[in-house]
Amino acid sequence: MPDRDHLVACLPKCELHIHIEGSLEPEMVFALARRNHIRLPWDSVEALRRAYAFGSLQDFLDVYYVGMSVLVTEHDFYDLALAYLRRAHADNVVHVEMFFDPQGHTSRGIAFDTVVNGLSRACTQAREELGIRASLIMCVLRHLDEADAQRTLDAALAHRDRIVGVGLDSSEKGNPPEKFARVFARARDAGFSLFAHAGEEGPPDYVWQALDVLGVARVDHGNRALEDDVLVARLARDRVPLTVCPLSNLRLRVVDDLRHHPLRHMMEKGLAVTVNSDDPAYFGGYVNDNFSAVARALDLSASDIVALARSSFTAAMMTDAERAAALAQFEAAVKGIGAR
Ligand code: HPA
Ligand SMILES: [Zn+2]
Repeated sequence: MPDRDHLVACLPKCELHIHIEGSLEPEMVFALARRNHIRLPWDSVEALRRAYAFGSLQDFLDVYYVGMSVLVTEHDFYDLALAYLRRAHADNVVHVEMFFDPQGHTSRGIAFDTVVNGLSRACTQAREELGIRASLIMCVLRHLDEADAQRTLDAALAHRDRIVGVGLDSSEKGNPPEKFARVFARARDAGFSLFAHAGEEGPPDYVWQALDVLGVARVDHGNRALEDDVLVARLARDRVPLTVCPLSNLRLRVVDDLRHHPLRHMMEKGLAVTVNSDDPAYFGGYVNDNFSAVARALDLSASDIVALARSSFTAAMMTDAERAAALAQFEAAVKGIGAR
């Protein structure tokens, strides 16, 4: 088989679980802090990197929300998204569904429009310059209350043409999906695609709620679904994609060692698994790094790696015609590499 990392690099792929604020590299944190005259609690890039020793999701989120406070102007959001899209393009990513956290910005007095204008301008430019397709998914911060989420959805409705979906992220434990049942019902009525983080730290019941109360099209992470055989059977039967993020799981101690990562079990149980980076600037790698690290740790074969990349196209929000064209290009690339 061709060298694993080479195969990973050559395969076209979609990235379906990336928080754009989580692509904010430490150097950019400091550059934007200077540009916007913002004081940071760290005195150097190295000190900030040292803060990236997380014991849990909450440890990470505490740093993540401070990091994103340097994003102020439309230009900042544009620079952030364009830098990520260029980096993703270098990893042979051809389609991105990009999460953003508007409440992390509106709570600091930044207008919703500023965020969306900057991000969507970068998406348009990347499409024109690089051919990479990117769309925006607004996430609701689950540690905040329902009223705040409803106001955020109101703001999103004014940008219905530039936001394709609504997701759910932030502190999972104690914030079950059902807390946002009415928000997601309204989002569904407005025509948004729906997603939720579930089963990263939270119990299988949260994955059930994401499916049956919120009605999501994909589950983000979903690791703990494996604790419930009936749930696994349901996810497999309905081909509900899981957007798995190996390096995130390692850095947030969802797994203690990548060799114990459940990805292989997920595949063996017939789950529709995809590989993603989550917050690449914080977790030590972009999407290809995630593929390579988990493939090495679990000794995945070339055909496993190809299947995972193929699955990103099946799980993506595309029209049937777009998916057929993207999959045809994917299979041609596979043939060209000589892998199956
Ligand atoms: O991995 C995550 N989980 C929950 N919320 C998040 N917000 C950014 N990344 C994450
Ligand atoms: Zn995430």
